[in-house]
Amino acid sequence: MLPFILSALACYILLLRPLYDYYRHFTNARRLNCQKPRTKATRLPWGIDFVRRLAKASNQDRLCEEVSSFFEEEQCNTFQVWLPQRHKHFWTTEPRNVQAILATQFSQFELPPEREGVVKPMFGRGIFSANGTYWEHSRAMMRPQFTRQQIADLELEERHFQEMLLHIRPDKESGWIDSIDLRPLFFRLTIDSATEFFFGQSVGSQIEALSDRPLKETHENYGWRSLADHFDSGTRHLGTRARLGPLYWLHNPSDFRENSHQIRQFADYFVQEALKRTAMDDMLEKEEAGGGEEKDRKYVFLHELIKQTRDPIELRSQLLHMLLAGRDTTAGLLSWVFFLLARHPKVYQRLRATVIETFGQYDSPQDITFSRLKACTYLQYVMQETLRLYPQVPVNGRTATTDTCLPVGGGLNGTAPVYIKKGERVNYSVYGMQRRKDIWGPDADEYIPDRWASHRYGWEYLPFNGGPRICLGQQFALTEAGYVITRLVQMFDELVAVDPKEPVINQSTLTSTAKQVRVRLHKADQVC
Ligand code: HEM
Repeated sequence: MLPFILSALACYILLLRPLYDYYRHFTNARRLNCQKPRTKATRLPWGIDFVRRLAKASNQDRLCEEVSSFFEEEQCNTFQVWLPQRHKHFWTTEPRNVQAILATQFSQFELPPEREGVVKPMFGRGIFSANGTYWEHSRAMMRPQFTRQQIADLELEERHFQEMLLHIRPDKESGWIDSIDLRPLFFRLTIDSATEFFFGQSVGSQIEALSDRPLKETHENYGWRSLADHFDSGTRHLGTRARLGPLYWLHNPSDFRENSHQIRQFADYFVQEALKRTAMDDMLEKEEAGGGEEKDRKYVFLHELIKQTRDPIELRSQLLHMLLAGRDTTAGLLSWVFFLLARHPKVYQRLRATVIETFGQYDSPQDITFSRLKACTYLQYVMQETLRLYPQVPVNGRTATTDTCLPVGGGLNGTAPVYIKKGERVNYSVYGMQRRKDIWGPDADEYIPDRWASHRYGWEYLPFNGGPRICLGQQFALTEAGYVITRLVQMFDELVAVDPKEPVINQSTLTSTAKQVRVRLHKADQVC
């Protein structure tokens, strides 16, 4: 009897089940009028050469360009490729497909399951990697923290901007700085401001990086060292883990473990401090029988979050996810803005004229506020155009949670729907979509902020993602970046690339940034 049952089971698993699945998918696809998209031919079995090309390009900081070249080779905007274990991946630059997976068919797609495993050792479980009800819970908890009032603290920005200026020292006679790489300065500025905003205490990386200053006075009871370096090294390792896909666990070197430990220790310290403070407040409030007045304290994200949960692990993880989502992205935007402005002197001069007219000279700034930055049209165009050419999340993906279809990409001319089976992956290249010549015109690869005067964008422009998982920090990022751009542009009347012919290197870890931003700067005469 047993042999019979075993052979029946084997027959079902090996033959009947695949046949039944094949039939089910075939009829589903026909019912939905789906057709196959182009298939990327691979030379080696299981798409090994395709995966190898991606890995090589990623190691050489050419990932975005390589992905775009796949679309060019196939001469289409959606294709499929067979990968190991007969897994099929779809790639698309179709706005309608991206809109479907992020918005109109939101419930049928989710973040690739491995994302949680990739970031967990360093950041724990939080909004940036969660799916389903835990994501809904996280989003509901975070969203109220992004009101205009809370993200518009420009005093905080000015303090960190001033600390950044300690590294920018023009020659007293000529007013010139002959060569400076702005990129590390922006990365330090954004970790300093983000840690202050989220935890109430900046890691002080600009001061720590000054060779002629004593090490930063750290918090009275806890002295951290090189937190920004741990964060940078850790996110580089996360990039490597992310590129390994489901095999992310293979990359877990000891320095990554140390980076994770240091970052978690930093967060734990401030979470514990905040919990103690809240417990003390509760006690005082009881003693005063509810008659105590609300204390006038500066806004700290962590202190607000405590009103919603007092679980120290959840607080730590959610805050670190915020740091992950918000720090490198904003620094990347600033880096690309100055990389591009240094190669487009006319744009720089026009931006400077606009900034001076709107916000005055560096020494006597007038009313730089959240709403006035937002209303400064040319400044917004400059940022929008930068985000179009160099989005910080250039390639992204979702996994189907059910059998479904994409609206377009199938058939010979790519207009038919495409059938997607549960578990299959759809990757979308925002970088490629935002440079499509049939959408943006023949000058799509050029940096022309003025194109925004006449362009109203839809799903073809997606630097902050869209749908229910749209970036929570969009306004926060644009305010911070807009402020820093304004202050630098007020201060320097000339900005030139050290080597205008230097090739563009788009470095990707978890996010994308210019590998370096080597510029010459001239301090404006009016600035003391
Ligand atoms: C130029 C700066 C920024 C860019 C280009 C950017 C872009 C993005 C993108 C593309 C996503 C979607 C990721 C995905 O679903 O796979 C995202 C999500 C997110 N971003 Fe941003 N971001 C920026 C700054 C920030 C800042 C400053 C914060 C916080 C202060 C932030 C918080 C978040 C959060 C919490 C999510 C997850 C939202 C969710 O899944 O519900 N971002 N961002």
